[in-house]
Amino acid sequence: MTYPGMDELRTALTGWLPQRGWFAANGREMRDVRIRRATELVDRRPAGGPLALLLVLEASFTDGGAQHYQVLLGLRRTVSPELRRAVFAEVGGHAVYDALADAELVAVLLSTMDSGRDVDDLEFRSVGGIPELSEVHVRPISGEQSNSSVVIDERMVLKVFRRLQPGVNPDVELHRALERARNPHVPRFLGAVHGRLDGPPTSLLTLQEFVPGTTSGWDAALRSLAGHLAGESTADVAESARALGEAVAAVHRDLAEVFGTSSLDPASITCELKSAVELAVDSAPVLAPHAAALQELVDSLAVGHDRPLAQRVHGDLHLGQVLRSERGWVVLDFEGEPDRPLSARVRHASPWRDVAGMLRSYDYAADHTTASADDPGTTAVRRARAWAETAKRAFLAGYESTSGRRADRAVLDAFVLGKALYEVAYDARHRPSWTTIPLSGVLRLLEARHVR
Ligand SMILES: Nc1ncnc2c1ncn2[C@@H]1O[C@H](COP(=O)(O)OP(=O)(O)O)[C@@H](O)[C@H]1O
Ligand SMILES: O=P(O)(O)O[C@H]1O[C@H](CO)[C@@H](O[C@H]2O[C@H](CO)[C@@H](O)[C@H](O)[C@H]2O)[C@H](O)[C@H]1O
Repeated sequence: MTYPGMDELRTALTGWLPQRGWFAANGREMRDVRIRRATELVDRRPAGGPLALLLVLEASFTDGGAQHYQVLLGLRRTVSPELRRAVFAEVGGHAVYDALADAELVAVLLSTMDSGRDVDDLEFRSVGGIPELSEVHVRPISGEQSNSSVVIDERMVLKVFRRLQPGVNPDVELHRALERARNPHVPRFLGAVHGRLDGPPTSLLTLQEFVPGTTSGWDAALRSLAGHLAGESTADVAESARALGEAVAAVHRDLAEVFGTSSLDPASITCELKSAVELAVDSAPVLAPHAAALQELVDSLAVGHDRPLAQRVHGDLHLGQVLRSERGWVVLDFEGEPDRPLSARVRHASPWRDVAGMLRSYDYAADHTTASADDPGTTAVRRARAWAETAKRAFLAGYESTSGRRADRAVLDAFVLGKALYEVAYDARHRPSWTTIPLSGVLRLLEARHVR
């Protein structure tokens, strides 16, 4: 390797890593950071030109566990004032920064993908060729994402998977399959990069079409809610939620066709719910007085003897994962719930899990909008609840009509409760001030049980 100061670099990364928004070990005490692999990506650089390094870091924790993270670095002797903002260390006479900030290095990644070359054991591949660009312009996609994405020339999105688990990421696997099926509800899939981590090919980067002029389902929901609280009708959300239900059903149809279907052991749903109760109660002690009632609720939801249908699903469907565009709804990010192990995320699951994710998301949006209202009897809260009920009904109707499947109420209720419990644990870990939002959802489900 021609870059200097690996030890110095490791030290700099040890301080930098835990401050990243995508670092998924908040609250755990880090023991050490090791560089597990380092690949130089620019092979014929002019003297003094930039270097790009793809690193896999292993963060180990005092509790004995470890996690792997991908870091793409740029190194330059001199940096432009713009790039200077991204610099977080000076090592061996080089400024070190996140390579995604450097358009020249992003262009190198694209051309390597386009060439279909291997660099060491990294496989750079594209599907159908990458659009030619005269000048690469890169802007980051901001937000609280688990990975890092940049928009390239308003035409493509390059995503760097941050936390790595050995294996092909379902975001790549499912997106590629939906592309082959010509599904209209996903952005065009343009390519991916895989490397080896403890054996199997492991997804590192993915490239897709940038869908222009979109509004996220979450932003659209908040806007619609604001309008409804100000007195507008719920006709807009009914129409758009129905179309979203139809789109999700079309995605499920193609996934079932490509990956096949199987059936679920109904006991596994109950078992998963019981663990979700425990995890939620551990994460949010305010739930402790309700633990017994929640376990009772789980038992009462005990799903019948039929073996529910299972197939590959999105796995973490919510309003933040869908975009409203000129060509209708587009579904993103097939990675599944980021905190679950990859082995669990690639298993067949009930399609009603995705449906439940979206039903919860309409409730989540309504509760978010009225989070500061203490009294559930206020007009705002009542209107927000009515909005959520309209949206959920329309979404379910759209899903059922396109899929030709009818919801089994017990199965659906079980997944809705499971998702709300998951959200309590997720928010407690990642954004504690939001935990009250899913908590009110869980408490409402408990209350509904009592009045039935
Ligand atoms: N192909 C795309 N076209 C337009 N916007 C996109 C596209 N892909 C991602 N985005 C935007 O980036 C955000 C994050 O993308 P996502 O795939 O959900 O990342 P993460 O895995 O980090 O959660 C999305 O919510 C959306 O606003
Ligand atoms: O988008 P990610 O894959 O990172 O999903 C995780 O984070 C989401 C929050 O960003 C979280 O979603 C929850 O909050 C959303 C509003 O911010 C809401 O639309 C969802 O319904 C709610 O579940 C998601 O659960 C988590 O896995």
